Amino acid sequence: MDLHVRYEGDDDPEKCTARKLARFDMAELHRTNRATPYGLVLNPHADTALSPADADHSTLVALDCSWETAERAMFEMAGEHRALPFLVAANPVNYGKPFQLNTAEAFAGALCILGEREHAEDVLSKFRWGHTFLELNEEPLRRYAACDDSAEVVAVQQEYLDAGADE
Ligand SMILES: C[S@@+](CC[C@H](N)C(=O)[O-])C[C@H]1O[C@@H](n2cnc3c(N)ncnc32)[C@H](O)[C@@H]1O
Repeated sequence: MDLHVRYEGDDDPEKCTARKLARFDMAELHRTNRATPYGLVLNPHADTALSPADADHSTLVALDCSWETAERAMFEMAGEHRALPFLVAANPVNYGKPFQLNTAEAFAGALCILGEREHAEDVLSKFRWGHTFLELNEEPLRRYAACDDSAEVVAVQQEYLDAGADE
């Protein structure tokens, strides 16, 4: 799976995970929507959850911008837009927050769901908190990756949301 980033550049460049992945030639940055290739777009506002049924794509796209500007209207890239199901951030900025992953975590979570676990581990190996992301999300990632389609992923996700509501 090729990793591409629509790079907005409005977040702290020192902490930007997309820039780091690009430095290691693990992702390509694009400054405009036109330049961004068509593919599976990781969009937290999308109506459809990512599932193993999307594994026929070869291009994964994230939008790297700050969470302050990551509104629905920002995700204008052409492609098949997918939301990641319930997963918890492990990075120091948003540790423990569900759904609000940084770009490297979003790529890694997506790759696991799409059956590319080794590629996910490679991505996370560049970050000192990377292994924690897999530890925190081990069970949901395994269960999502075993689903057939988006509806099944949403049903599994609901179990985690219900468990959280009971706490
Ligand atoms: C808002 S940016 C923040 C990036 C941060 N500045 C960094 O250095 O990684 C994170 C991107 O990861 C993807 N992403 C994060 N959480 C997601 C989710 N729950 N569903 C789909 N995509 C998600 C989206 O492409 C989103 O725009």
